[in-house]
Amino acid sequence: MTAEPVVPEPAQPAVGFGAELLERTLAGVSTEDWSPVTHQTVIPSRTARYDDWPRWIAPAVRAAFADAGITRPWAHQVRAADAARSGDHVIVASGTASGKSLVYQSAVLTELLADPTATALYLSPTKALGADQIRALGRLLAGRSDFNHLQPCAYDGDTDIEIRQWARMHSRWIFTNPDMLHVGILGNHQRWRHFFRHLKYIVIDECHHYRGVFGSNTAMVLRRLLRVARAAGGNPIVIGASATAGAPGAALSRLIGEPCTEVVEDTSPHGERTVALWEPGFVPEVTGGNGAPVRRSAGADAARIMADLVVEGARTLCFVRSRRGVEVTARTTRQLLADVDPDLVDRIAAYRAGYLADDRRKLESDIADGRLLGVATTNALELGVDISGLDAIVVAGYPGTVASFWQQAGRAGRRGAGSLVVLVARDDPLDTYLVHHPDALLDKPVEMTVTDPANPYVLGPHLLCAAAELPLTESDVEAWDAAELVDELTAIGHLRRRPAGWYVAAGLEPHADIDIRGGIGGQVMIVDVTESRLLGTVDSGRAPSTVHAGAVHIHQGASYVVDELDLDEGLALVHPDEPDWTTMARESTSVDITEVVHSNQFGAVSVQLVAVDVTHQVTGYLRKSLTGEVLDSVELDMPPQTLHTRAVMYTITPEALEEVGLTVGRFPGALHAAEHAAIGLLPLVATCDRWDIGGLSTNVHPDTGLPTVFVYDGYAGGAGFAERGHTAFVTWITATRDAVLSCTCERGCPSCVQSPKCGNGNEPLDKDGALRVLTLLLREMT
Ligand SMILES: Nc1ncnc2c1ncn2[C@@H]1O[C@H](COP(=O)(O)OP(=O)(O)OP(=O)(O)O)[C@@H](O)[C@H]1O
Repeated sequence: MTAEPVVPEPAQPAVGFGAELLERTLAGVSTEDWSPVTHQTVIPSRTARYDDWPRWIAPAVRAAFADAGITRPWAHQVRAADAARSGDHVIVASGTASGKSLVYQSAVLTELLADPTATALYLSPTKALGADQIRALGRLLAGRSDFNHLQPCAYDGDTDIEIRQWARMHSRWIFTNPDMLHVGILGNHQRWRHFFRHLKYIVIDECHHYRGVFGSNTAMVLRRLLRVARAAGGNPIVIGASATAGAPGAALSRLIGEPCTEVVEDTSPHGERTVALWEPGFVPEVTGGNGAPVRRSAGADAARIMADLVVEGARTLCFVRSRRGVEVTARTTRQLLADVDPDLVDRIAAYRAGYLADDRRKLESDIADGRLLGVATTNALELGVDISGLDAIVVAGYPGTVASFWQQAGRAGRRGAGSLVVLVARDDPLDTYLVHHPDALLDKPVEMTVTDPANPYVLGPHLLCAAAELPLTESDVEAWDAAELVDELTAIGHLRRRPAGWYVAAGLEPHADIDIRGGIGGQVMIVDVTESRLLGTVDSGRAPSTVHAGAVHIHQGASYVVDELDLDEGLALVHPDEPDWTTMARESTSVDITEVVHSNQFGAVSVQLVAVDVTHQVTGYLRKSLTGEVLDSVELDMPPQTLHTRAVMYTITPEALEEVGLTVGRFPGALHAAEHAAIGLLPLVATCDRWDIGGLSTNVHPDTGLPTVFVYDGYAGGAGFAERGHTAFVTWITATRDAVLSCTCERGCPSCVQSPKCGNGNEPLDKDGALRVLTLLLREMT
């Protein structure tokens, strides 16, 4: 097959449309000498490169594509589908809407037609994406009797029990997620024997989403899946799909533990895209903690931008970082529109995980058919949900990875028309850095995902599950590099050695003990006591700081106050209330070093990777007015929680600190501020966000006897983030120093050294001291 020369696409209907939208949004906001836009660029449109259909694709499959308007495949689709067909594990890593579905649909559907016993498994990180892919498949196959016997079916937490049973017996293409695959399918794999024996393809969609502890857990689930399928007589090929990512082949290989081919070129067309970086202005005459100037929040500016865009008739998605931020942004947009055009108020909605399944499905179809014009969403809508025809994307707060940013941005302009993408910076060091260093965002290759399946806290529980599924053999143990851990588990009686291999001890039910998403022990249900209604859930590790008694909780635009948190029962009881304040937990934290993994001395500075025990206790909370002023502080009596994890740390001698002009009295503020800024910038070198990591700084740490700063992974056993910080220490600290240095505030603000999740209410902080600490570190190390 020969790839054709470039075929020009039809003329773009709306060149300059994105820039026009931006101009209208700026009208009334910017003045002659000030604009919130720090950078603006146009990504030109790209034309498609086509190839011929491979001969092996079944005519019925080709006909289905043709009816869907796909007359010829793009070149990268053919390359990837050919690789899978020839028996290689393959990953296709290309932009949003570059037709990755066609790659696996062509291979899977052809195989399911050719072999009436063949089966396939599709895996996505979210239920919403799985549901969307089934709908897309349904549309593709509608009215085609050739495919009647496929019965594609979802098998996830939203699937009714009777349908699950039916799916297991009749469906030849199951759509699930790693959580359900782990507990519902592998945990009952004997019932799935027939399915596994005939399993031909495993599709892993949105591979770049499997990072950190979730990625490491998924990697172990996938290795268990391949092992169980092969033991049943199957020999599945893995087809991965990912947003453009650094080294995707290596990433998929790490996920499945086997080599694979990568296809990274993108030959699909896209329309012109205007990208703007936006830094909200200061709120006049308002000061925050320590007298710092206060910027308008990213959510407030994003709501204003979305309202302006919707008034212009632009279909807009606004990505917001937190579930709570989504609710607030949707509500603010509605309020703004109520004054301008009340008819538009009902065309705005919020979308996020944690809603009940039916509500989510309804919202998805309302967005797809344009009934909704503006939607604030968490990244639950970032992944693959095929929503087309959007004119504008507002990203409120850098989403933490370059891959996510482009994935969100790629939702715009799917119809080939011009479109607008606006990144609104949050008042935070990383966001501020990026809107002033656009090349670090717009010209940067996408990060490698960080996963660490060898983390003993991840691997150990999966070894028990694997042994419960089938006895563990010597070769399994070798392949997973688990000899030491297997010995430990055997010594404590969790595994038993028999001639056929290792078995799990009687009475253990290891599947129930793993939370694939990395929480430390399940979910807390949030219940409205006035109606006995389940509103949603929150990870129990985060519950003490988010749904403690007195906390304000927002759901679907409505506000609630928590009456009681019962961690033993996994229940947070709330009632509807609209107080004029928000709440922020205060915590005390201590860190004990349990093992030094790496240590390097550079003059007065040591930099180390260490295993630590971090003990947290929520001691109370601050109530803050809606403008950010602290109203009062309330005490709480909550149990301490200990996390065994990894940290990157540094120590500095007191003499060196004094030599750069810091008196002993300034050490705490300087180290604390340097720690906050460094936490804010770690996502630049590791694929995490600041909520995945924590920190502690101290004048004298009992284990080192020196001024010490720790930045630790917020997950048991570590997730690989601290390790990345250790490896890329100089790059990380250089960016941190630059961010603090270039911030125009006088004494520290949220754009540089204040932290939104500081358990000490951002006290004490010494910005100038932090600069001295960071400069000293770099001086000693370079
Ligand atoms: N060769 C092609 N020619 C024309 N249109 C195509 C072709 N291949 C796919 N499409 C269309 O492009 C759109 C996007 O395809 P698809 O959803 O598979 O992209 P994707 O890469 O999986 O996107 P995402 O990043 O959202 O996962 C669909 O509407 C699909 O019908």
